[in-house]
Amino acid sequence: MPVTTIEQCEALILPPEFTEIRLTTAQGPVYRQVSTAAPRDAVAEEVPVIDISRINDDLEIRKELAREVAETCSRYGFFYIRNHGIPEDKINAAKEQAFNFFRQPKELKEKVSQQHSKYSNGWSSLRSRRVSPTESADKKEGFIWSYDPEYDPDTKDVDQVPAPVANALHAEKFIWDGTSHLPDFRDAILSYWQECVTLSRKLVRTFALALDLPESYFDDLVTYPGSDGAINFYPGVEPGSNPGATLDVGLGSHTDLQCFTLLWQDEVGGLQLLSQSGQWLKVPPISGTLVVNIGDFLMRLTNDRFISTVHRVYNYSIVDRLSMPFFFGFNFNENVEVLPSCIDETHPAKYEPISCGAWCKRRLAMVKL
Ligand SMILES: O=C(O)CCC(=O)C(=O)O
Ligand SMILES: [Fe+2]
Repeated sequence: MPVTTIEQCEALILPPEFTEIRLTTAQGPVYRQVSTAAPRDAVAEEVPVIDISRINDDLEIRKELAREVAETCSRYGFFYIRNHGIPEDKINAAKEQAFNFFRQPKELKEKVSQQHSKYSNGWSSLRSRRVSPTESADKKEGFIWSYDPEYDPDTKDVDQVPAPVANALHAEKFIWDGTSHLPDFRDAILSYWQECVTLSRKLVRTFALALDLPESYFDDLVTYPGSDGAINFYPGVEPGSNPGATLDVGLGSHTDLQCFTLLWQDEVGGLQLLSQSGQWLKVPPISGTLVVNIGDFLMRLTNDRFISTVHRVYNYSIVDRLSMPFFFGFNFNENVEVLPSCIDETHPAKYEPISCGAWCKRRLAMVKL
């Protein structure tokens, strides 16, 4: 066919505009072709805003909400939730304390370094981690903590935690002891975290409906749920510098591990998701919302019906960026098989049963390879 348009000429003379990235997954490395074009904004059909005030409404209305969730989860598994019920003042208090923590001298943060942890709880310093092996080290500081029944908003007698549950817990106290010089840090951070646990226990019921299961289907699996909280600090670029091709990634391309993530992000922006065709789409902050995205464990349980989408963060701004993700999963000790509503004669289960704890362990072991 003769070349007649500028686009066709360019297609012949320009180098391919795709590059390959390697992702770490629990199943081993996965390779994806990604566009080198500048990311564009995601449109509402791709990452919708869903009003979840209906979560407390009648069953028929809850089912309608679940249908909207199901639809978006089989596309990108990324959506915003509005009217999520977490009070603004709790978010602001946690945000303020997070900044207080990160803006301390290094020596103080080192007291709670991840290097003292058995399970990656605590502080990770700038560029100490590289989530994506084919991208730069992460230009990010983080602080992460695990589910602890002592702080469960659904009060628990910590002496009565069943042994199989207790053996699978990853909570460590040194991160709170080592931050006790910041008087309001622990309370503000955990109070936000408790809101996330409560909201997730409600949302998991919407997910059950969305998967054509009884609403209470997952209730017994979230009594001591995987509930890792984190705060992420992405320093801004130097004023006057050219944030060009050499800009370090804030958090390299990855998928989340557990069932779903609730992400609060400040107004700076920088989150991007990878579309099926390999384009980066910006997921900009929308005031009053949280971002929800599906993780690998839920994708597996749904026989790949709900999608765990690759995402990354770049902070192109001169302003520091803060985000607070919360990673929700099932009780770490509980073996879970592919959901009955996601299999039939022509679509048998693709995966063996596994517990959320074993799944996370498998993935973390891959990082060290
Ligand atoms: O900071 C963000 O916006 C995203 C964080 C994230 O993807 C993660 O911590 O897994
Ligand atoms: Fe993530």
